[in-house]
Amino acid sequence: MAILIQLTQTRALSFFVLPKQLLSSFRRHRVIRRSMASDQTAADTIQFDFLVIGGGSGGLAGARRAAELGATTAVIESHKLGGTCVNVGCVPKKVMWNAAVHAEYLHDHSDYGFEVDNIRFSWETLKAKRDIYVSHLNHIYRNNLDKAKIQTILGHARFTSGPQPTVEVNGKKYTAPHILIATGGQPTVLSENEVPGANLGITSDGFFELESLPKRSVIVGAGYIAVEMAGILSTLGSKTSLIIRQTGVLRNFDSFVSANCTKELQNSGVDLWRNSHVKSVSKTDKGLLVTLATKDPEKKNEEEKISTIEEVDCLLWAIGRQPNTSGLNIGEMGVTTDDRGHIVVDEFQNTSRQGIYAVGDVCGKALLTPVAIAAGRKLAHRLFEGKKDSKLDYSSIPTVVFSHPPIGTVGLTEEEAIKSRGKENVKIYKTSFTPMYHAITTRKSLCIMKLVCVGKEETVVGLHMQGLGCDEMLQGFAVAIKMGATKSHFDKTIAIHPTSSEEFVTMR
Ligand SMILES: Cc1cc2nc3c(=O)[nH]c(=O)nc-3n(C[C@H](O)[C@H](O)[C@H](O)COP(=O)(O)OP(=O)(O)OC[C@H]3O[C@@H](n4cnc5c(N)ncnc54)[C@H](O)[C@@H]3O)c2cc1C
Ligand SMILES: NC(=O)c1ccc[n+]([C@@H]2O[C@H](COP(=O)([O-])OP(=O)(O)OC[C@H]3O[C@@H](n4cnc5c(N)ncnc54)[C@H](OP(=O)(O)O)[C@@H]3O)[C@@H](O)[C@H]2O)c1
Ligand SMILES: N[C@@H](CCC(=O)N[C@@H](CS)C(=O)NCC(=O)O)C(=O)O
Repeated sequence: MAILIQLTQTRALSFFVLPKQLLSSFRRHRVIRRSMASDQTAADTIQFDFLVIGGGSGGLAGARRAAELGATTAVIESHKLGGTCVNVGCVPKKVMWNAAVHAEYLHDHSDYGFEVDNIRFSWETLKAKRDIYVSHLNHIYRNNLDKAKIQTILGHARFTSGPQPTVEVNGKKYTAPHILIATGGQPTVLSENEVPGANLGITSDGFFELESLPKRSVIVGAGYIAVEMAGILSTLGSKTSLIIRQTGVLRNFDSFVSANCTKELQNSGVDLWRNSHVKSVSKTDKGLLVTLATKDPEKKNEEEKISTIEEVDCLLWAIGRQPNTSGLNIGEMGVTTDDRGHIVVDEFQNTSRQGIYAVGDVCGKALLTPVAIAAGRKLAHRLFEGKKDSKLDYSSIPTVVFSHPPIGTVGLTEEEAIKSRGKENVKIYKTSFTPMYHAITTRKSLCIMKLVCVGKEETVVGLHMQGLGCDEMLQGFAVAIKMGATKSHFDKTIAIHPTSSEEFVTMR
């Protein structure tokens, strides 16, 4: 006999069959869970096996896996289930990026023989449909918790003082032998002292509230969010300026990618201000007036050049994120944080206080949804399945920047490989070409690819690319790299023609 469990996921409904031997343990756990979750201790503190603070990617994934393994579990969420990714991150961003890709391809329609006169774009329609999709996901996540018999507690969690770690939400107290902090982060904002008028700007959270396409946008920052949002706004038709402190964007990426992405932003019409920072922002009757200072650090004796950008209707700060730790009262619990407020954890996600763990953005390492999810699940297996070695391997994490065209990268950059292995042990293969998609289009974009190999075997330790389709190309290569693929494995693989990815297996 077998039971069919239905898991509602965001992209598809997936089914799996639970074998007979697991079925009895599954039923037993459900019964224990119901009785324990309703238990109140003498001190009126509600007791669980696992208490999760934060219903975002890491918290939800950890809670669901723990519940599957039989733990009585509760998730505390102060805002919206799904966290950053679902509400103000990956999901609505990808919808906007998809829209921008449509806009890009419109330029190529006539080259491919399509008449495309009188095409109109409605930001309002796009936003309305995107918001409906996001609320649908909020409901799915709530249903998933209910189905897994995980208690959802809505409200802001705060640790109370006392010997036993206890969390207070709306005047009620909750405790567990295992408490997970997965409270994520929020956009960094500058103070009025740092930049007068800074609060006239918005952050990525505000981007998702925009009711219409800004005519004139200014974005400050040089990381993932600045690059993605500059690309989306510019491609959809907003005149966009990007203000960066140094000479290129994505400086932590391989220099090949960083340089190419900086060039592609300019090619696609983004007005790039290098070596610049915002001095002040003020309101005029025509919008915002952004005052900038520019100074080339190489020219030490030159004065700062002051410029202004006028009639700005969207100033967006994308200068990093900070952890949501300040309201938790974790200092009193003996949970150590670093100088930026991130929770310090060991490789098993243990904090400095026994029984309290942390995963995801709040730890400040690899701020990506799949990382938070994987860390939450690994922890659940360690705590509730007795897998004492269960921990996340943070090496070779693949990541995509949804720029135009997209970037895919995994493993060591050339610079990191040389630093750690020595120049003589590093071999680089690289290529750049115009993808065949552009064979008959007036608009062009480049595809660049690099393999970073080390040692006599030429083990591939890094793979970096930017070009059409690179977003969907990366995952498979990341598997190969995790398996220890060498350049000769790449060479032995027959190419798929005509694609861009075939260039990775024919590089010389
Ligand atoms: C604009 C943008 C685009 C992004 N795009 C991508 C992408 O394409 N791919 C990718 O992999 N990653 C992307 N990310 C990063 C990704 O969203 C995060 O890495 C991920 O959401 C982190 O998950 P988390 O569980 O650590 O935190 P979160 O998802 O932020 O969840 C934390 C939750 O805790 C709640 N909370 C906080 N404090 C408390 C409290 N005291 N009590 C109760 N609840 C509390 C919050 O309300 C929130 O719901 C993007 C991020 C942004 C901002
Ligand atoms: N596609 C994805 O997976 C995706 C998408 C979005 C976000 N995310 C995640 O979310 C994280 C946060 O994104 P983010 O773009 O906010 O941060 P980020 O990637 O860390 O980049 C922020 C950049 O802004 C610049 N900066 C910092 N302070 C500044 C200041 N005061 N003035 C001007 N520029 C300043 C810095 O670049 P310089 O030092 O070069 O000036 C810094 O690297 C990312 O690191 C990523 O992990 C992922
Ligand atoms: N494919 C993913 C699930 C999809 C996903 O990443 N969903 C995001 C939000 S759209 C998330 O935060 N999921 C938390 C969860 O699935 O528990 C997985 O099973 O690991």
